[in-house]
Amino acid sequence: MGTAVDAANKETNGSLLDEKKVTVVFVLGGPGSGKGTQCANIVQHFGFTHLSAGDLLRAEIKSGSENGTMIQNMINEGKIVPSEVTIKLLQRAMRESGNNKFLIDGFPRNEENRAAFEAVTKIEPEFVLFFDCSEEEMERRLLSRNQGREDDNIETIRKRFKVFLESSLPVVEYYNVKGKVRKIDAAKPIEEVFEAVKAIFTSKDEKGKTKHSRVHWCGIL
Ligand SMILES: Nc1ncnc2c1ncn2[C@@H]1O[C@H](COP(=O)(O)OP(=O)(O)OP(=O)(O)O)[C@@H](O)[C@H]1O
Ligand SMILES: Nc1ccn([C@@H]2O[C@H](COP(=O)(O)O)[C@@H](O)[C@H]2O)c(=O)n1
Ligand SMILES: [Mg+2]
Repeated sequence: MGTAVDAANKETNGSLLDEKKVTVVFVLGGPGSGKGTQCANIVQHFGFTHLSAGDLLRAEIKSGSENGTMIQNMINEGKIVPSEVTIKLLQRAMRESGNNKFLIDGFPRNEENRAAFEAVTKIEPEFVLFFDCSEEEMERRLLSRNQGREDDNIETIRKRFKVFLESSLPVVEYYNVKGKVRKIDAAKPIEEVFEAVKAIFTSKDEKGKTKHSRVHWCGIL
């Protein structure tokens, strides 16, 4: 008899993910570092499906879900929503996409996210794209983003930065130790950042799976 994790894994992978090799790239970086902007470019050039955990959570609020109020409160405080909720949304989006190549943006955001995703899906990321940018630049970008996000106010932005430093950077370091982090200087103009991103997605090393060494950090610190 299977465990609850086996059952959840079966649900995640369903027919699509059982049959095909699934490629996952985690896209991490501080709030406003440009993850969503660059993911849109990667989708155009490399045929990935972009799944932003934050976008999925915001859509869940809009859908009138029973978790909506809890998610809204967490986002307004810059806190991390329990993994179970976010992973279910990611699982569903992966299944429904019909694709087998995913950019998972803004996830895993803490150790709980990371361990739960691995336990449930058994998926290891090919690599982690890490957008490195100073807090000053990220703050400037968020305050002029103008997309109507309730968490783009200075009070919540400061809370999001704190959570990023305390909970998300340790996850990046976890993958760094495994040689999986590809760090990008995200403070440059959008086009230049994308040139660096393209170089990673087209590199022979990536295709041939040459082992990468650890990167040395880090503009944010
Ligand atoms: N390299 C860049 N230079 C200047 N502005 C940028 C750059 N990349 C993104 N931006 C702008 O900064 C803002 C934040 O970018 P984006 O939404 O892609 O960040 P994000 O990392 O997804 O943020 P969040 O974590 O809050 O979702 C947007 O207004 C975007 O147009
Ligand atoms: N794994 C995640 C990702 C996001 N959140 C919550 O959503 C907020 C916005 O995320 P963005 O990536 O769109 O900036 C974030 O501050 C968290 O409150 C989450 O809980 N778990
Ligand atoms: Mg984003």
